[in-house]
Amino acid sequence: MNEKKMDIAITGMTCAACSNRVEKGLQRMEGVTSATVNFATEKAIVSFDHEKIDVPAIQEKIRSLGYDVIKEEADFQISGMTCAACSARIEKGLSRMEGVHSANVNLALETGNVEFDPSVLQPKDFISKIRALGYEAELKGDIPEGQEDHRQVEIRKKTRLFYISAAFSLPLLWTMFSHFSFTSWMYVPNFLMNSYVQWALATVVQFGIGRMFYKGAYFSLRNKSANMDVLVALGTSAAYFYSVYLVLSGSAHGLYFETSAVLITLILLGKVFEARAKGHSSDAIKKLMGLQPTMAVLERDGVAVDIPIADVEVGNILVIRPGASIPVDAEVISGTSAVNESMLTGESLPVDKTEGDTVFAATVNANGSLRVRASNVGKDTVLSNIIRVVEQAQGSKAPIQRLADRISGIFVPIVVGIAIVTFLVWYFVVAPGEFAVALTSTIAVLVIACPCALGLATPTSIMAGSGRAAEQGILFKTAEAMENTKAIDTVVLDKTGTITKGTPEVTDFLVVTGSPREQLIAMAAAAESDSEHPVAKAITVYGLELVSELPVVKHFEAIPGYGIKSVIGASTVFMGTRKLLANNEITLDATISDAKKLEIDGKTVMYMAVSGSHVATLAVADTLKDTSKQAVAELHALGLDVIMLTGDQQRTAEAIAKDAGIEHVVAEVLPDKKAEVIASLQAQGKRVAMVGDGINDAPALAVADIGMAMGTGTAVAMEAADVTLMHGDLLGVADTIKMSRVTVHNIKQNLFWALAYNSIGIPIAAAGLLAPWVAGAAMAFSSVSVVLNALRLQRVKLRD
Ligand SMILES: Nc1ncnc2c1ncn2[C@@H]1O[C@H](COP(=O)(O)OP(=O)(O)OP(=O)(O)O)[C@@H](O)[C@H]1O
Ligand SMILES: [Cu+]
Ligand SMILES: [Mg+2]
Repeated sequence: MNEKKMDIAITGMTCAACSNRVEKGLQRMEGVTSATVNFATEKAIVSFDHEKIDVPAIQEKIRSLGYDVIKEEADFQISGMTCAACSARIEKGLSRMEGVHSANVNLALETGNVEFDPSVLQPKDFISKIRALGYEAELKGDIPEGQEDHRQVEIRKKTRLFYISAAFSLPLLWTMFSHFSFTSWMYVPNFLMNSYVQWALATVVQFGIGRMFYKGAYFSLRNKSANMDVLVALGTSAAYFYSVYLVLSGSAHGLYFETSAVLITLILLGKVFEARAKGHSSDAIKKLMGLQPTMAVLERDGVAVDIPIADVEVGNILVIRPGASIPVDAEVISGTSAVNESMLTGESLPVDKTEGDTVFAATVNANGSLRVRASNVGKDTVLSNIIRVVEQAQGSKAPIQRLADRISGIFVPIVVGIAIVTFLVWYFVVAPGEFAVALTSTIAVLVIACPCALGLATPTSIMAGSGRAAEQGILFKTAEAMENTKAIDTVVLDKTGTITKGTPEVTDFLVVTGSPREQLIAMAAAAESDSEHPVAKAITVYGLELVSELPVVKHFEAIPGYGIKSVIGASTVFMGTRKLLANNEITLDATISDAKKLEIDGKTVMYMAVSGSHVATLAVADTLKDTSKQAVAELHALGLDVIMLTGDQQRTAEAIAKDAGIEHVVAEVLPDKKAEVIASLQAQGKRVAMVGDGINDAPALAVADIGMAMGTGTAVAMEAADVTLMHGDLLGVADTIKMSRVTVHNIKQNLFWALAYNSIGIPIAAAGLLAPWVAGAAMAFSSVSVVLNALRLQRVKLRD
């Protein structure tokens, strides 16, 4: 297949209707296999057959619909980077190109992402640029499946190089025994002591294996920057060429061939360990990807046939056998069973499924058998979305990383300066004329000062942490969200659907004496049948229990924050708050307007008016989610302020808040004012997390420092949020904050050790107390220890 995937950023969309239009328009184009347009991110993700259609045609289509394409994104896989100086350099090189909006290079993931103006540039321009900088790059979408594991190839290559390097270095290491008095009794074959043999062995390592360091150093210097390759090349070359000089001038003693060879070998060993450990930091994603079964059972003409999952189409009827993994997102059409959804939500209790329920790809069916109709396949499944979000988060940059990048960018030139000073001080002051002594200290300084651990510190923690969070049903959209969640001090919770289940039931339906109660209930149910609001559903369900057929609604209008207006037959029906009636100049009937008692019980009270007179008062009750109370207590225990934010009446809200253990309530807030409440809290200096599930929460989620959406809620809320809680329960809020705290703590540990290692190591090396090979081992160890520390995040347990 010649399918290509492309992200296209679009401007000018003002609402979800716009994005729908663009989506439809793109989907109808010949050659486009799928298109999704996201209003919140202002992005279209388009898959297309690039033999049938090209990118300019797609852009032209978007423009013809009245919107503008500003920039495109391209993702690269980059290999050959050794430290943060490399990634910083590529980033700089790319962002200086004309037409580039932004460039991001991730050292740990070995990926690059560029936002650019497609009228000026093409993805292949970036590849040539990256190659010119001395690295290898591939456009991500172009990598054939199965080859994705470039990392494994890289590890194998490095391991092989290490073995070769070790084979040539070990004989040289052996000769070291003759240097020290306490090991001089050991046998060392005579020919190994021959300086020409040593020279030969060292040459293989220096130029055969060490070529990669020279190459890296060359490209780095040519681009007027310096990375770890420069340090390694300088250090090992100094030892090597000094020894060559000694041999040529006839000396067979005091050679330093083993120093250069052993250094290169040790650095390689460090790289092997580092590459392996780094490979593990994306384990969580790999695990998720591996969960989807490869085959599905399709029901065709009443016969069950096995087909590859790629052939499943939306609308196909599939059979899910007991114990099987579910292949795609689907709606149950018959059968009942329990399904384990822990891989998506982190919740370990199986969820019961019957007709009408949705099941998700990669979840596991328990005992029953289900017949389902495929609703989302391929890249559209919830699983694919989770993977995409986690990958995006892992590829983004935490603010704290910019600091580390800046430090490592200026590190190398400074270190070279320190090394020169070290040499001069030793050679002219401490041990005048002792070239060898001065040289060893200088080499040790060059090697120990390598900032490779510093560059790995942040991204490896972010990768391991966000992967672990995803396993527990917490999806961070960006590394920035992961870092910033930690600083939250106030949590604002939406009421309906967030603290409560969001599935209210009608408890009271009081009518004016003498009016036909049943008929009014039927009217109310009909009037609400077009509304998406949870209370509307409750009223419709309540009505349908009583009568089988509802009157026809001629006209329907939702009045957000107040209620609805419907036209049934010749009458206009208003249903909603006391204010709604007041706004329409309808006076309340005194016999049924005393709502106080109902509200104190935590019930939501609504008023119904038909043809201008108040005829009924009804109440619905929603119950707390089972975990809400405990969750609020946990948030308090974490030292956070908890506030309930709702459009409901003050008294009702207070009653529910009391049940949940929340002391602050902001009630009767119109949907479009929720964001203002958040902003005013921020103006008081609070760092606010908003938790919500509804469309009306989306602006507040976007304004909040951290927006958290319930995975059970609306897609709009999830798009606006920084974090999605897949499980849809409030315990996830405390978990998210804890996860952020441990991750940031882990990053700080890493940065501390990386910096401490350099700043303690340099003076020790300058003082001549560190043999160069020990410095090499220490450097390798520092990178590996940083990665291993980050991997500890994969075992973080947030609750028992
Ligand atoms: N479809 C409807 N039918 C009747 N009343 C409605 C309807 N929609 C809203 N209302 C009334 O307007 C009030 C405010 O609604 P809004 O959607 O702003 O908040 P909410 O759902 O009560 O609470 P939350 O903000 O916690 O989600 C509701 O409490 C209800 O009394
Ligand atoms: Cu290094
Ligand atoms: Mg709500």
